[in-house]
Amino acid sequence: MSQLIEGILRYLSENGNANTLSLSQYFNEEHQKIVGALKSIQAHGDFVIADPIANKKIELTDEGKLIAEKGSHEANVFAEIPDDGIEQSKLMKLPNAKIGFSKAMSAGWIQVDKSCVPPLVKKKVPEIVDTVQEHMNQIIKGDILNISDKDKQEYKKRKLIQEVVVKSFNLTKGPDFSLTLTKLETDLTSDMLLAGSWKKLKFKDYNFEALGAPLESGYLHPLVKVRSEFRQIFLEMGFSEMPTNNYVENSFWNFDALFQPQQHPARDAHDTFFISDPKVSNKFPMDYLERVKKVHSKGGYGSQGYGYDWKIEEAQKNLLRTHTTAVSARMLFKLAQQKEFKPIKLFSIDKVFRNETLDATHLAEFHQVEGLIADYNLTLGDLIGVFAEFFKKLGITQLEFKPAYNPYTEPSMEIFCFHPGLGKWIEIGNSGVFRPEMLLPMGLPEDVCVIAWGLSLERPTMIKYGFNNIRDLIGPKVDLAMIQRSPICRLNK
Ligand SMILES: N[C@@H](Cc1ccccc1)C(=O)O
Repeated sequence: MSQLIEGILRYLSENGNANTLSLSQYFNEEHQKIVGALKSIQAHGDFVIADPIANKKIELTDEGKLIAEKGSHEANVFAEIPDDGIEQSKLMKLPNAKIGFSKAMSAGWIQVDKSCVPPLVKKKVPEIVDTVQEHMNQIIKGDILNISDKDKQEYKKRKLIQEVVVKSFNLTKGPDFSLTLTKLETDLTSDMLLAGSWKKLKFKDYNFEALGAPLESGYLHPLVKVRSEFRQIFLEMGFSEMPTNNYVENSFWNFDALFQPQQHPARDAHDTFFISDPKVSNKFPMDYLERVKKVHSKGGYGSQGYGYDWKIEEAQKNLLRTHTTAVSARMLFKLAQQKEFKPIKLFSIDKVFRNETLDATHLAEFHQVEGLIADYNLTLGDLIGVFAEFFKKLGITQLEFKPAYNPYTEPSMEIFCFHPGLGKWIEIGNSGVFRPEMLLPMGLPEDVCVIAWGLSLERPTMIKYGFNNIRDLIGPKVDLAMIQRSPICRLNK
């Protein structure tokens, strides 16, 4: 670069003026490099005056370049014809024969002899001059003075040439002109200030166009991003959000209200985290609690119940909620206490806790996405219909269901979706119609049905962001840079 800079300055000093395009030919360097050197010179002060000018230039297209090298299509057609002629169909096998044939015909180079069967294409003149090829080669050299405007028009029409605008600079000496550039200072030091040398030194200009260092800012975790996607879908579908701000729940709302018998293995410390302090809850709606006790132990509402000795002590035990269905139970009970039943659609997305064996896909805490619709006479068909709409909004259109079992739903279905990226069916959730043994003790009208479903938030997030190990997504081993790298939007496969 510094050689080029000196060269340009020397050229200017000897010739008084220059144009960057001719300098590019003179130094046999790309024009872009000459312009780069000019910018460096300008950064050092008013060494040169550069006036920008725009020149139109003719350039060959790829087809034009091919002709420059191999000859025009019409010349190639001509060259292919033997003295005693050739069948037209054979001639037409040449590349670009169609255009070549018609141009050679109109140039009067060839003719079709129809007296032969089949007719033959024959030469009409002994030899030709391939002016098109000559012109193409002249254009490459920039020597276009003897190409007529009519020919240029024709080449443009044939898409052999194109006009481009080339920006260049006319250079003349500036007020600070000299043959060498002084080094510009970039820092003002205390030494310069003390010695006063700063007065004589030249400082580099600020570059206000320079991109600054990227700003430090917060980044959203992938789980948060997928959560807001789910939330948006629920809101679009007219659902309201349930208050889920209680990680600590008691067994009554987490299990008993959901008709989950007290001996159920999920209620074991192997599966559930129980709280030691405070160990128990004491405030319950007692008449409802009595009805729950009755439906478990003796039955009712058309059910036989489980026929065991239901104990309040078991229901009082505090725990970290194992599902947000505990919140759904609280909300449905509240709904049943209103004077008049009104259909409702509710959702929540929040943390739940299970005493799981930790592995690549399981953690002891995860997020549950829960939805429910309470209305008159809902059926399994409604549930499937809601899923179709809900998952379509997530870009999932292939769904399948498998009968399942939950103590609180009947019928129950596991939800599977086909994942085209992974090429297989994967389980994404669990669902069902809440049992009368759960809803009627709450006091909901008999003909009200509640359809509900639950998904994990982590699973779809891992699929969308391509994580195989849940510990890379959440928990103490997470690489913080992963959060910065995670795109704001993804293209779903
Ligand atoms: N609570 C269930 C999900 C679910 C919610 C509502 C109805 C049916 C199932 C679970 O934890 O897997």
